[in-house]
Amino acid sequence: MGSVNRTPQVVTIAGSDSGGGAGMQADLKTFQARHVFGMNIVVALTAQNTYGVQASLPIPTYFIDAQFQSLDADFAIKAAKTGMLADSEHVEAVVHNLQQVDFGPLIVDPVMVAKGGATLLEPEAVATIKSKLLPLADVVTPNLPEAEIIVGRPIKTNADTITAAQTIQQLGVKNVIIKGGHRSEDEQAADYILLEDGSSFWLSAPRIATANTHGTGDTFSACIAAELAKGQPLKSAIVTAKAFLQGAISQGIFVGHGHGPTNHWAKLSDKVRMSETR
Ligand SMILES: Nc1ncnc2c1ncn2[C@@H]1O[C@H](COP(=O)(O)OP(=O)(O)O)[C@@H](O)[C@H]1O
Ligand SMILES: Cc1ncc(COP(=O)(O)OP(=O)(O)O)c(N)n1
Repeated sequence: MGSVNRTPQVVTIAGSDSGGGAGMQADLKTFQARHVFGMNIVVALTAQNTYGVQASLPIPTYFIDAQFQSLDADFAIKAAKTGMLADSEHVEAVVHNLQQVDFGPLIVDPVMVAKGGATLLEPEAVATIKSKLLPLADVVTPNLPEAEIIVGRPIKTNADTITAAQTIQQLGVKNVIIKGGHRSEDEQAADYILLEDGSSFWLSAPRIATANTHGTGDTFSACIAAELAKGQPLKSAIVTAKAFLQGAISQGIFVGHGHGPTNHWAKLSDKVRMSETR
């Protein structure tokens, strides 16, 4: 059945957001919007809405194994991303399974704490992510607080961001993107990208004044995975992801009563700028 596997196929290995704005739901909506076939391996369930996370439940690890085996037995997966991984036991289970399969380039979004403050990764699991998951990853996409936890020091300036990206790359991950969404005092939402060949650049777009940023990190990393699965080079996949996200935030939809989600139907924004320095 030679024609069966021509559609780019991508998997998210992540937590479920019952509210549909973040987690694997944001990933799957992104995959659909970017015209790739999306699949999911559930690591944890959350009871969540735009107010925050009310409860979470990691699933038994034998069932993570079962999901990996089901997908590996049938699909030709061309890229994978991770999101909420809950705790060290679940990170270990995902690492073990990733070592058994070839799902293409791996994007690790090291999700730790939801914007509302709920823990999505037990602190003890950070060491497991650093030592076991990052060496398998092609790209890691920490936000600023996550990058600070990974490197173990504050990141206040652009110079701190650059040094932190270099420190993270030394953990064994090829390409590092430190997202600047949390630097709310900046007029631009600027992300720093350090590539495998040592080149680097900043990717900026005007910061949008909105409460609707639920799931931004998930959507960004999912879009990179989708574009890589379609065969785009990494640098252009990252630029497309930034343009997709800028569109998704700026052309907002309004559901729920708290921090709402972004709009995965939005058009790509033309407001993204690349520069060597800031
Ligand atoms: N208010 C905003 N306006 C424009 N871009 C934003 C805004 N908030 C976040 N971003 C962008 O969204 C992406 C995700 O970043 P961030 O929100 O920091 O991730 P996370 O959801 O993991 O905390 C980055 O490209 C960041 O620059
Ligand atoms: C199940 C689940 N996974 C990840 C997140 C985090 O989403 P993120 O885009 O990093 O930020 P917030 O949506 O929390 O603002 C989540 N909330 N739930």
